[in-house]
Amino acid sequence: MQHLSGMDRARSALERGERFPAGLLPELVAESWQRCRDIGLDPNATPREEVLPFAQVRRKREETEGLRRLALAEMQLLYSQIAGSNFMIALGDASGMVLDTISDPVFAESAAGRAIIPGSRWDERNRGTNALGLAAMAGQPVAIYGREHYFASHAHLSCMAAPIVDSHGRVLGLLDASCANEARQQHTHVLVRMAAAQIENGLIFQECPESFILAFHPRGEYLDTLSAGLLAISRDGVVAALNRPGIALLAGLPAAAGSHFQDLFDGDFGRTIDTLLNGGVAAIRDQAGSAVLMVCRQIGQRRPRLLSATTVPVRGVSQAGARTPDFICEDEGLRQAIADLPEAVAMQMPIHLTGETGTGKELMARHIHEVSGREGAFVAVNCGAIAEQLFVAELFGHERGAFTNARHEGSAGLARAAHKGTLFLDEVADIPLAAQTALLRFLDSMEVRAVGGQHSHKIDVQIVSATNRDLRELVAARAFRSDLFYRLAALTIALPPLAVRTDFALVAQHLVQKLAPGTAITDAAIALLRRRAWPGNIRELRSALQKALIRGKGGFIDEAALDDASQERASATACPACRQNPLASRRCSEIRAIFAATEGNISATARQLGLSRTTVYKHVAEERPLREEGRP
Ligand SMILES: Nc1ncnc2c1ncn2[C@@H]1O[C@H](COP(=O)(O)OP(=O)(O)OP(=O)(O)O)[C@@H](O)[C@H]1O
Repeated sequence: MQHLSGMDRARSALERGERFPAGLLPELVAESWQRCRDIGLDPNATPREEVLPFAQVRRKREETEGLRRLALAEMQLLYSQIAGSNFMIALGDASGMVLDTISDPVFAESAAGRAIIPGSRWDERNRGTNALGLAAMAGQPVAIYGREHYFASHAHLSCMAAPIVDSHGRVLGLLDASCANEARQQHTHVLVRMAAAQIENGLIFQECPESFILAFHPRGEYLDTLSAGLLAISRDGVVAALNRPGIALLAGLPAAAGSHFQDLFDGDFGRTIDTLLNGGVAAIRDQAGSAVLMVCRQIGQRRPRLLSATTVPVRGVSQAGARTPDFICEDEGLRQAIADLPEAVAMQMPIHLTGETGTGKELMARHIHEVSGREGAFVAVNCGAIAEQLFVAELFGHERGAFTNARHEGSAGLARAAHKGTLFLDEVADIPLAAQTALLRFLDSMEVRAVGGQHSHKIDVQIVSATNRDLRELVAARAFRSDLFYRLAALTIALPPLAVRTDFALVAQHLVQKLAPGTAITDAAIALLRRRAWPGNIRELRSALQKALIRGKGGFIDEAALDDASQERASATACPACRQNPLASRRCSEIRAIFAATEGNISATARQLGLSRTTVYKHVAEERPLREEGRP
C-alpha cells in the first residue's frame, strides 16, 4: 500500500469533507481549513479573485500614509536581502487587501505574482487559508507552506506574513513575503518578522516627535537590537507608546499608553531623564523588581514638526545600493550576445557596439574593459566632438608646435593614454574620411606615430567602438570605409532598446537605488513605466525616475509619483474578451500597452513579457493593421 504523508492524509480528509485527524496540521491551519469549509469554499475550485477598484486602494494608502512610507523602505531592504530567489514582498492593510508589492521579476511574471496586486483581497473568505489573511485574522505572524493553503491552486506557494501592530495591539497593516514553494528559505520568516518589528519601532518615532524615546533591556548588548523595549514618554513622564518587546519585558505591569513612568519603573523620572540626557546609561529596576538598562534614543521636541522620511531611523538603507552592481544585464538576448566577451577580449578582438541613444553603449564598453582585466586606463574618445583637422593629432599625439594651435608642449595622444587599457571610440561613424585611413593603419599595426614625430610606438590596447547609426548603410553610401568597418566589428554586440528589454524591472530598480539608495519603487509603478515608449532608452528612464523621486514626496515611488506620460499609457484598454475580468483585463492592457510601446512588434512584446507570440496576438488581434513583423 502506498505510504501517505501527514499532509496527504489531511488533504484527503479535506476533500472528502471528513474531520482532520489531530496533529497533522498546525492548529491555526486546521482551524482555518474548517472555517473555509464551513463557508462552503471548495478546495479544488478556482479562488475568487476579487480586486477592489483603484480609488479604494488610493483611499487606504492615504489613510496609512505614515505606515506605508516606513513599510516601503523596509520592503526595499528586504528585497535587497532576499533578492534573486523568486519571491514577492507585499504590504497589506489590516484586512488583507494588498496595497503595494515589490517583487523579483520572475515572481512578478508568475500566475501568483499577477494575482497579488494592489487591490487584491487575500482575506480567508476570498482566498482560503493563506498567510496574509490568517495573519490579519490571528494578529500574529503566520507561515503557510505549499499544500497548507486551502485552495489546491495555491499549493505551489509559500507565504509568510507578520502583522504590524501599534502599542494598543491594533493591527495596522501586514507584511508578507511569498515565494515559489521550492524556493522557500527558512530565514525569510525571520526577516519578515524583523521588518515588521522595525516598522513598528519606526512608527513610534514617527508618531511621537514630542516624546522622549527610551530603549531598555535587561542586558546592555541588546539595547541596539529589535529585542529592546521602546518607550515613548512625554516630558511629564506619561507613556505615549510602547513597542511589543517593551510590553513583553514589562509583563505584569500596566505597560500601556497613559501609564506613568513611575508605574513601570522604580526610579524618579526627572533624575532618570537627567542621567540619560547626559549621554549616560541608567541602571534601574522595573516595578516588578527586574534590573534593566536604559538609554535615550530621541529627545522630544517642544513643538510638533513633520518628520521627513530621512529623519525616521530606518535600518542601513544604503546597503541596497551597495549590493547592486552598476551594470544590469539580465536580458536573455543581451546575455547571449555578450557570452563570448571573455574569449574575445582575451584575443584582443575589436568589439563594435550598436544601439539607439541611451541604450548603454558606453557602460557596456566600460564593462568590456572590466571583463578584460586590463591594467591600463579606459579612454573614451567622442569621435563626433573632435574637429576634423585635429582628429589624428588628438588620437595619435603631436610633437611640439607640429601645427598651428598645437599645444606648446606637444601631446602623446589618446591612443597612447590607453596603452595596456581600452580605447573606446564613441560615435565612430563620425570619424572624418581622411582620419579613417589613419585609424585603419593603426589598427593593422597597433603602432602610433605622433603628428610631426619621427618614431612609432607599439601600443597594446583593446579597441571598442560604438555608434547609434547604421554603419553598413554608411559603408554602402561610401561615407565609411568598408575595410575599417570589418576591422572594427570583429565582434558586434547590439544593445536592445529599453522597451524590449526583459530585465526592465531590474534596470528600473537599479537606477532608483543609484539615484536614492534605499528608496522603494513598487511593482505597480514599474509596470506603468514598462508600458511607455522610451526613445531615449535607459537615459530617459533615469530622468523619469529622477522626476518621480522629486514628485513622490514620501520617499518612495508608486504610481502617483509618475508623470502624466507614464499615467497615460496606463489607460490602455483591454481587448473585448478580457474587459469583464479585472485580473485578465489588467494583464491584457499591459500586453497591449507594451505592444504599442514597441510600435506593434509582436515578437518584442512576447519576448519582454515571456509569453508566446500566439498569446500576444490573441490580445492585440483587432489592432490592425499589423506590421510585417507583427504577424504570428
Ligand atoms: N545595463 C545598464 N545597467 C544600468 N544602467 C545602465 C545600463 N546601461 C546604461 N545605463 C545607464 O544609462 C545611461 C546611458 O548609458 P550610456 O551613456 O552608456 O548610453 P549610450 O548608448 O552610450 O548613449 P549615447 O548613444 O547617447 O552616447 C547612463 O546613465 C548609464 O549609467
